[in-house]
Amino acid sequence: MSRVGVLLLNLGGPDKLEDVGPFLYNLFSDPEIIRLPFRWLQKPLAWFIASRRTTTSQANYKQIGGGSPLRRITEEQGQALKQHLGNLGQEVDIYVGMRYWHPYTEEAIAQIAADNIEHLVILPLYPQFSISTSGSSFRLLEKLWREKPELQPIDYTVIPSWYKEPSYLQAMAQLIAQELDQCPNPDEAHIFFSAHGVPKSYVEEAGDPYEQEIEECTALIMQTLNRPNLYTLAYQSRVGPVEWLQPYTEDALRQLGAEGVKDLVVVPISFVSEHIETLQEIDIEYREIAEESGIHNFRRAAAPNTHPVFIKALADLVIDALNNPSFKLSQAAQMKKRVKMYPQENWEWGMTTSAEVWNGRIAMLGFIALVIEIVTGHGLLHIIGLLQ
Ligand SMILES: C=CC1=C(C)c2cc3[nH]c(cc4nc(cc5[nH]c(cc1n2)c(C)c5CCC(=O)O)C(CCC(=O)O)=C4C)c(C)c3C=C
Ligand SMILES: [Fe+2]
Ligand SMILES: [Fe+2]
Repeated sequence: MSRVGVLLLNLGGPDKLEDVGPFLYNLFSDPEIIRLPFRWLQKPLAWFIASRRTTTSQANYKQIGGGSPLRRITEEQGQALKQHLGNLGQEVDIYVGMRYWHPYTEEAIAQIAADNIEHLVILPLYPQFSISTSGSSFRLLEKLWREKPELQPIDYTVIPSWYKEPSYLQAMAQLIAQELDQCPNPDEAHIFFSAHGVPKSYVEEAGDPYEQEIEECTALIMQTLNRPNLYTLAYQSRVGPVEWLQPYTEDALRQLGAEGVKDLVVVPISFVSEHIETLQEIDIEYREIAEESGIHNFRRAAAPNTHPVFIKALADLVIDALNNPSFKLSQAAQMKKRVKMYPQENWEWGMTTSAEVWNGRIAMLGFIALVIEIVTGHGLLHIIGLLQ
């Protein structure tokens, strides 16, 4: 029998407080996260932003027990998936490949090659595609495939995004219903989908399908839930001074509070595991904003984690991928015609809004600001909020 592997992709998170700085450095070094017209500026700027953000970020990780639970939960999801597939008669080896922390994607790939895996399903643990998440991991895998001859014999297939998967929608609907049913008038509670944000330019200029997939996913979950509740979609976790997808979660919460909403069920929609942005940002920061705005009953639907219906969704995706013609990394990375991944010959966007000339100007400004801040400890980037 041929050896089948499933590679679960995720972002990764610091296991302990000392890891926060190097984890942030890895994240900000990724051109799919911060786009600059000069590659030589990437690493110094990554180091600079990471070192300025480390203290704030560490304080947040401290509030959730001193590290990210992402690795543990992803490994548990892998174990549950292996067992579910085994019960269906499909033996698989599971590998976890994180983008910015251990176990790194490179480590997972080395193990896959060493284990002589013949068929591989590449499954990002992001239901919706974004250049900054699945796209970045696919880009890295594409590079590894180009560089490593030992990977050539592996017959792989990629699942680019899977937010329409019926069992995923069922799992989300069940998790939401559980919270609604704890409210005094379940049909009157407001459902608040909080998606992870991305800079608006990713969508408008680079053609990231993320916003459209999030909107469609929200509508499908509401359809599956089949309840009369009103709902809102907003975007959380903005970093830096440029415009991100709107409305921002904090503004939408204040607006709902002003409109008299008292019972709210928040649904994290871009994540399938608990992590800092659910446990700290939603449960602590956004709860505080909501309560200040008059929303007294603030509840949150749990992330799917190892919910059995969610694990069934992952298993269904793997079985389908093994049965259907393979989808290659190059196709996944350039799924939509307009999607621009970095590096590209004529890419036009970055932390700015449009043409290359503006990228050049802003980068130059950024560089000057960087030098000023290194020398003085104060400066433009700090003032405009890029560095916290
Ligand atoms: C600066 C730009 C960022 C973009 C764009 C972005 C997109 C994005 N991220 C996730 C999911 C996760 N992000 C996580 C951590 C994290 N992300 C950013 C920045 C961007 N993310 C930072 C700076 C951090 C570190 C935490 C912090 O300091 O705020 C994580 C890991 C969380 C953990 O448990 O450690 C996840 C997961 C999505 C889904 C997304 C776009 C769709
Ligand atoms: Fe993020
Ligand atoms: Fe974030």
